[in-house]
This record gives sequence, C-alpha cells and structure tokens, in this order.
Amino acid sequence: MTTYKIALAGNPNTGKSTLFNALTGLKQHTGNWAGKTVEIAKGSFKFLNDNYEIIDLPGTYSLYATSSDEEVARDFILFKKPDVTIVVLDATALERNLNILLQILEITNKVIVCINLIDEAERKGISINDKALADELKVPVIKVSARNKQGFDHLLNTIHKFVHGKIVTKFYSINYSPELEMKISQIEPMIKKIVGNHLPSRWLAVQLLDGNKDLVERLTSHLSHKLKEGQNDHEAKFTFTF
Ligand SMILES: Nc1nc2c(ncn2[C@@H]2O[C@H](COP(=O)(O)OP(=O)(O)OP(=O)(O)O)[C@@H](O)[C@H]2O)c(=O)[nH]1
Ligand SMILES: [Mg+2]
Repeated sequence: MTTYKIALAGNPNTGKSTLFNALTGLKQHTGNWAGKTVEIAKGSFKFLNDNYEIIDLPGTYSLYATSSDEEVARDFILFKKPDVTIVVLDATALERNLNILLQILEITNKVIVCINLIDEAERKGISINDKALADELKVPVIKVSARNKQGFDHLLNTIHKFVHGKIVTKFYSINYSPELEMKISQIEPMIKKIVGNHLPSRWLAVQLLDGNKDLVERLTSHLSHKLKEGQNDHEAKFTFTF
C-alpha cells in the first residue's frame, strides 16, 4: 500500500481543519515543524487501497514568509514536496482567496483547488463556474462543503486519479513586466542548473530578483543538507549570493 502526502493550504478560516477532520475522522494530532512553535496537524486516511498522510498547514494570506506561519506553509510545499497540495478557498470570498492560490501555483503544479463553503455561497446566491477556473488554471477545481461532506466523492476520486498520474497539470506562469521577464530569462537557466527539477526555478528567480535574502539562507542550508545526503550532484560548488 503506497502512502501519499497531501497538504492543505489556503487563507485562514476557509475550512481547512473542517476538511481535515472530515477526511481523517477527527484522528488528528498536532506536532511541531522544523523546531518552530507553529503547530501543524497531521492525520491519515485510506481510499481505494492507498494511504494518505494529510497535513493541515497554518492558514496564511500569502507565502512571502514574513511570519512564521507563512514560512512553515511555504517551506512545507517547497521542500517536503507533497504529492498533492489542496488549496482550500472560501466560495463566498473567491477573489480575495485567489492570491494565495496563484502564489502556490507558482511553486508547485501538484495542486487541486477545493472551493469550500459552497453551501454558504449557494445560500447567498453566489454561483461559481468551476470549469472556467479549471480551464484557466489547468488544475482540477472541486466544489465542496466540508461541513456537510458535500462533493467528497468527487474530491477523493480526483485525488486518486491525481496521485496515479491520470491528471496532468501545469505550473501557472504569471507574465510579469518585460523588464522583469528579461531578468528572469537571464537568471533562471543558472538556477535550473543548480536545482534541476528539484525546486521551481522560475519562482526562485522571481524571489531572488525580489531580494528575498531569508530564502537564500534557507536554500543554502537545504541544498547543503541534500548534498550531504548525496542526492544531487550538481549542487557542490554553489551558494547563492547577490
Ligand atoms: N457553512 C459552512 N461552514 C464551514 C464549512 N467548512 C468550514 N466551515 C466553518 O468555517 C469556519 C472555519 O473553519 P476552519 O476549519 O476552522 O477553518 P481553517 O481554514 O482551518 O482556519 P485556520 O486554521 O484559521 O486557517 C468554522 O466555523 C467552520 O465550521 C462549510 O463547508 N460550510
Ligand atoms: Mg485550521
């Protein structure tokens, strides 16, 4: 039986923990992540002969890592590389929720979008065109109500297909200004040489151009750790510098 790793991410108060509890049957326990005081809940469930380990990440409005919650969420997606990141959005405030979704889609294409609180949206007369969103983003979009367990069959079957490679998704590439795009095209190939397919090179290029020094430190320590593990042979001579 294979175990797949799922992360739940999204803004605060979008029903991540409600979904987590519904899927795991309230068997959650909390744990510390990377020595931080921020707690993340971890649980598990089985579906169609597969095991799923599911992690309830702290709710954040962005992944700029300006707070420890944001850092925990970003580092988990970046370095722990979940098989699926379920981005939980609030159907009643979709536009506000798209920011974190786009940030996550720049880091990983292993995303299923879960539009939660659909019962509440329906009550307010909000209807959501999930197909249009899925076509635009090139990832599955599922409408659910975590509280009522509505849409769970669809969600679980989509997760199953996803981890078995039956759904192909893409990184969402935001087009920046021509100046920024030119700089990205200059440095991304160098970054790609260092990280290969192990980390998202375009996203890293944007972060480095943005002067994200904290990330540089995290990367340096992550890469030297990987080097010690002997997992990657072209990291040897590199440290990131500005
Ligand atoms: N009507 C409705 N309410 C929901 C649904 N899912 C969650 N809620 C409610 O939304 C509120 C927030 O849910 P949580 O599961 O705590 O949200 P969260 O995303 O874990 O929040 P953070 O831990 O702060 O990031 C709670 O009051 C839930 O009962 C849903 O599908 N429908
Ligand atoms: Mg929660």
